[in-house]
Amino acid sequence: MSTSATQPVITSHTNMATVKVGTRKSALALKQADYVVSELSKLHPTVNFEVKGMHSTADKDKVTALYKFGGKGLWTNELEAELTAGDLDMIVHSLKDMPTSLPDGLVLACITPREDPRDVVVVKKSLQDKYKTLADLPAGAVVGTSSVRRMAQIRRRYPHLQFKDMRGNIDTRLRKLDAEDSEYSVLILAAAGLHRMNQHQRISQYLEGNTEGGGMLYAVGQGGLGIEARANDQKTLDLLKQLEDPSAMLACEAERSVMRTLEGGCSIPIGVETKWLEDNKLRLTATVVNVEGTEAADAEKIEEIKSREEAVEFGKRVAKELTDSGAQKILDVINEDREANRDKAQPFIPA
Ligand SMILES: NCc1[nH]cc(CCC(=O)O)c1CC(=O)O
Repeated sequence: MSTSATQPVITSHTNMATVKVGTRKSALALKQADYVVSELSKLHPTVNFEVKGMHSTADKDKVTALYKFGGKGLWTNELEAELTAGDLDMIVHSLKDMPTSLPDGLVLACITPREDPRDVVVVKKSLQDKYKTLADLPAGAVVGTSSVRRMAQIRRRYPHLQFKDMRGNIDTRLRKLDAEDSEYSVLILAAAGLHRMNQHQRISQYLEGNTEGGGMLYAVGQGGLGIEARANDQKTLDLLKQLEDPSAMLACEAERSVMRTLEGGCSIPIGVETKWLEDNKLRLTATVVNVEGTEAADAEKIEEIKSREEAVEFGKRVAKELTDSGAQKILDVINEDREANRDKAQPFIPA
């Protein structure tokens, strides 16, 4: 076909080479990247996007307990090296797996609309008629989770339950739960992952701040997607700008600020819950619990939040309230344990 005068005007993005989108190689990560690419393609129909899945440190080592890696960059290091080198143009992350401080030259360019941020209970298939909620479980029932945040918060409210590490992708975890000889009664997972993987029907209880017993708060950024790009790559930053969800961004920036201020990685037991009230007021509830579930610090604040800067300052004030009510002591103990285990990659055996 020959070119004619009636062809659309070529915009600057039309000249862009293929935009390379990196992500982890799990089914969930690839699904999330596909979602981002399909939304970006609607906004920028002439741009060509290509998804590249990569295995992360945590994907390769499924033995070492997550919290013993020290948290920082666990899911993101190798992808970030490629982004910095220009082999990728953006990375789609589960926001909760993104460290709160990024390497020099990289930025959190966009937070997309957030999925349900809550944790949920999934009951082993053969026990579904017997148990629906955590309160239904008998003493000694085994809860599968490898998240110290989930374990600590549940221990605090349900001290009669037992915990056992559970790693792997969502499908693997569900398979291990349901296996005839499995010792698990339930799993705790993020609603977001199950929703995205079309496994809604497995959810038997949503956990939140006012769940019976209270205080079941989610991970910072849970349910959100964070897109990382190079700070000096204005073209990509412009592409991403239209995809941002301002209310999700402000809530998540406030949550991330609490975590950053407490200097915790993604694997320390900070739970949060954010809710938008009337008149741009954001309520942020946060908790830090020790691994045994015997000590906790709680905080809650409501403030009017209209900008990223205000969200960050708000998060710092909530962190201060946590520290004032005993969070630092709890975090110090966890950090000492991590220090002591720095060179020992050992399986996680819950106390
Ligand atoms: N830690 C692993 C992880 N990272 C992101 C999700 C999915 C939930 C989300 O997008 O926040 C999960 C699984 C889970 O916690 O159940």
